[in-house]
This record gives sequence, C-alpha cells and structure tokens, in this order.
Amino acid sequence: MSRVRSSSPSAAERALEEALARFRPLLSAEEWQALLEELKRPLAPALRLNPLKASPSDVQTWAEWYGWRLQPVPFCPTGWWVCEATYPVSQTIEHRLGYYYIQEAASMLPVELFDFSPNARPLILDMAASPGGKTTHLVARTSDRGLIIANDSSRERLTALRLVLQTWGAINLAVTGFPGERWGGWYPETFDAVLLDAPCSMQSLRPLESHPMRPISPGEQQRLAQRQVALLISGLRALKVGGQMVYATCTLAPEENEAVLEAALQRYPGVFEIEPVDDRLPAPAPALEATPDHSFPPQVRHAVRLWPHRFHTAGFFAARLRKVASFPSELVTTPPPKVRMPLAWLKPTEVRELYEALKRDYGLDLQPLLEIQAAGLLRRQSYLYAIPRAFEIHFGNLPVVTLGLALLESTPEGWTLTHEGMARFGRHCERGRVVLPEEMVPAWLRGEDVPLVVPPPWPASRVVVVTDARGRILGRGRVQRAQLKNLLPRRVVLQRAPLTS
Ligand SMILES: C[S@@+](CC[C@H](N)C(=O)[O-])C[C@H]1O[C@@H](n2cnc3c(N)ncnc32)[C@H](O)[C@@H]1O
Repeated sequence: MSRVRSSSPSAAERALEEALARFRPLLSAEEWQALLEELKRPLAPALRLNPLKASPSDVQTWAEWYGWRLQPVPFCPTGWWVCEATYPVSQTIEHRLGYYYIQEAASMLPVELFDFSPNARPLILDMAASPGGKTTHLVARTSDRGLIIANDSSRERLTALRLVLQTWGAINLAVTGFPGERWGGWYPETFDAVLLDAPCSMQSLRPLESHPMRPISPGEQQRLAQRQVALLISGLRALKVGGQMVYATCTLAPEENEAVLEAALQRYPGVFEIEPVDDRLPAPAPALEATPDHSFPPQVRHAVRLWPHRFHTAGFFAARLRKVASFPSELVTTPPPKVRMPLAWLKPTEVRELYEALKRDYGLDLQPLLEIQAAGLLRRQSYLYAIPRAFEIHFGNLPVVTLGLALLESTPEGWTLTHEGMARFGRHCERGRVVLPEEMVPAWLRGEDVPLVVPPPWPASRVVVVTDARGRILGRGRVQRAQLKNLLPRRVVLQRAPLTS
C-alpha cells in the first residue's frame, strides 16, 4: 500500500488538517503529541495469512526468500507488518495465489473481535463486504466451515469482491448485491454473527491509496451517520438473540462511531449490549466517554478506538455487540426476493466416479476435504462448483451473484482442477505434478511456457500441478509434447518474477 498519490493533493492535505483540528479537543496534550509524532512515521504494509492454504511457518520461509523483516500485529495472530522488504509483498506468487492478503493492520481488528468456537459452523452476514478484505478474514477464522453471505450494495464493487474471494479459495460463501438495510426485515433473527464494516468518511488520519481522505461537510457526515444507524439496526434485527455483531469504521469521527452506537441504544433499549473486548488488545484503547459538548452512555466506552499512535496503525473504530433480546414485534418483516435457481447437484454415482478419477489422476482425496466444509458439488455449464449445502437450507431461492467456488472444469480428458481449485487443494495432490528446475521458475511466473526436460508419463494435454523443487505450488500447466503450456491466469502473472534464493 503506498501513500496517497491523489490528483488533488491539496484536497487530501486540507482534509487531514481539518480532521486534525476537529479531533484535537478529544485528546490530552500528551496524547496529541504522541499522535503528531506517529503521523510523521510511514505506515508499514501488513499481510494476513490464509490458513486454508498455508501456515505461520510458511510466513517465516517467505520472509527468508523475499528478504522481509516481519513484526507480528499484536491483535491478530495471523497478521504481520512487513517493516523492510527486498521484494514487495504485492509481487510474489504466494500473494497472487491467495496465500495471504495485504491489509492495513487496523483492518485486522474487527474480525478478531468475534468469538467463534472451534468447529462451529456459524451463519454470518458481512453486510458491506467489498472489496472483501474482512470477508477473507471471516473465512479464515471459521476455517471456511460456516456460511458467509458477503453482501455489498454497490454493483460496481462486486467484481472486486468476487475476485478477492475466488483468489482466497473460499467455498462456503455467497456474494449478494442488496442494500444492507433490507436484511433485517428479510431475515430477522437468522444469523449467528453479523459484520458491519460501515461506509464512512474515512477520516483515519493515515490516507492510503485504498483509503483516501477528502474534506467532509457536516451535512454529508450527518447523512453517513443516518445510514450507519439504519445499517446497524438492520444487522441487529438479522442477528439471532445471543448472536454477536461487530460494528466498525475506518474513521475517527465520533459522529460515525460512539454517536451511532448511542443512537441504536436509545432507539432500542435492552435489545443489545456493547461487550468489553480488552482481552483482544495488548493495551486498552477505549472509545470516548464524551466529546466537549456531549457525554455518551457508559457502555459505549467498551468499544475500541484505535488512534494511530496506540498500535502504529491507521485510525479505526470497532465494537462488539451482543443481542440480548428480540426487537419489538410490530417491526415489519418482508419476504426476500426470489429467483428460480434449481441447484443441479451431482448424482451420487457421478460424485463417486469423480472422486475416483481425481485419486487416479492427481492422488487427490477430495471427498474428506469437501465433507469438512459441508460442501456439495453441482454442475453449471462446463464447471463443477463446490457449494455450501447450508445455503439452500437457509436462503432457498435468494438471488446471488456467486455461490461457492468453481473447483473443477470439464476438458476433453475429463474433469481437471480449475486454477482456484489448484491454488486451494494443489498441495494435497500427490500425483500429476511437474517439478520445474529452479532456473525456469522466473520465466514460468512471468507467464511463459517452459520446455519439459524429462517428458512426463502422461498423455499430451493432461493438466498438471506445477511446483518448484521446494514443493511450492506454481499453478497449472498443460503437457504439450516437449513443453509445458503455462495456464496461469493473466492477473496472476508477475511482471518481475522474484528469485527466491
Ligand atoms: C468500508 S467499505 C467495506 C470494506 C470491506 N468490508 C473490506 O474489508 O474490504 C464499505 C462498503 O459499504 C458499501 N455500502 C455502502 N452503502 C451500503 C449499503 N447501504 N448497503 C450495503 N453496502 C453498502 C460500499 O459499497 C463499500 O463497499
């Protein structure tokens, strides 16, 4: 993540100055100095590991290969700052294959606030999910075993969301494109957990390319706050009694944080509580008790306010709410939209044949891997999708943009793993592998075909798992006489392939 290269730097600078002037009365003189000192330091990029595909020891290996100096993010066990890097974290094959996600450290906080018991299969609504950073974190924290509805009302932003989740290799999710305000009335008391990473004014004091700062008028701020309250209430309605909801923003404006929680508490007293989450942080980072002209209810202080100098992050706000009672019964519920979407599950005999073929061709035992995910296989055009079975049970014919992951594709030689299928399950393939000599790896990562030094024992046009001598997965190739055709998608190809030794 680079610093902002805005076409109007003066607007960004003005926004920062305005925000600083507004926030000055919220901090003691000592804290204010600490904040100003912090803002002089560059913000280190950070990465969050994908435990579906790799383990913390892999992160240490990458650090050696790519010359990274790492520092753990104190509130996220799968997060590390990359303080120095010979090769940028965004330019590795591991990044392109979804082994980790690059994310500002503060954004790792909200999903860490959820309490998920091991082996649970929670039903989760991510109300404002694009481009999907926190959804990937939810997938990781639930080991892709629950069912996540990744929703965003912005049609333009859904493409990025789909791509991020596809790259992450998530199976148990559906992408939808509805206003978050609708979910509470459509699906009251349905979800075990709801994340609202709310649209906000982005007054984080650390402008990034992905989070630019711009001046915000009081009117715009008020409209944002109204939308945040409506989304928060919708999310709470969609939550089961006993369920948990995290409310988060990447702004430090009290109007969009403490005041939003207060508004919901006042409107529906006794429906939810704000829980203390100090155990998730290395040091306290409480929300405001008051602004110069207003005091907030005491439990609002249980929320977390990340001033940048607390843990060297961008500014951020997050709170975990617990629903303790139902909403008043007079609130209107409406039926959700429906679309005819018959799910063409594969027949048991077809599934058995497929599993046998994958064992024979790739040494891949897919059955237990999909059973852990409680996923079924269904055919759509020339693809087989791994689909969360829970979707049909809970959401029936709700229109979706994407459901599950395209795992296999039909070829004249039979079913073969897709790129995403290979990125997710390639390490479980004991056969059907081609090991590239080290000197050919950079050309391969640049998307070039490479010669096959030793012709493999498979028929021409077989799709194989490509690895290097260390066993790291480098995508798929197609055997073509004396060469291996490169099947890396264009978006995965690296312009400048780093050497790793
Ligand atoms: C802060 S961003 C979400 C970032 C995302 N959670 C992540 O971690 O990558 C807020 C998102 O809210 C979406 N949004 C705005 N208004 C919305 C609404 N009424 N319902 C649902 N999503 C909305 C925006 O399109 C935007 O993608």
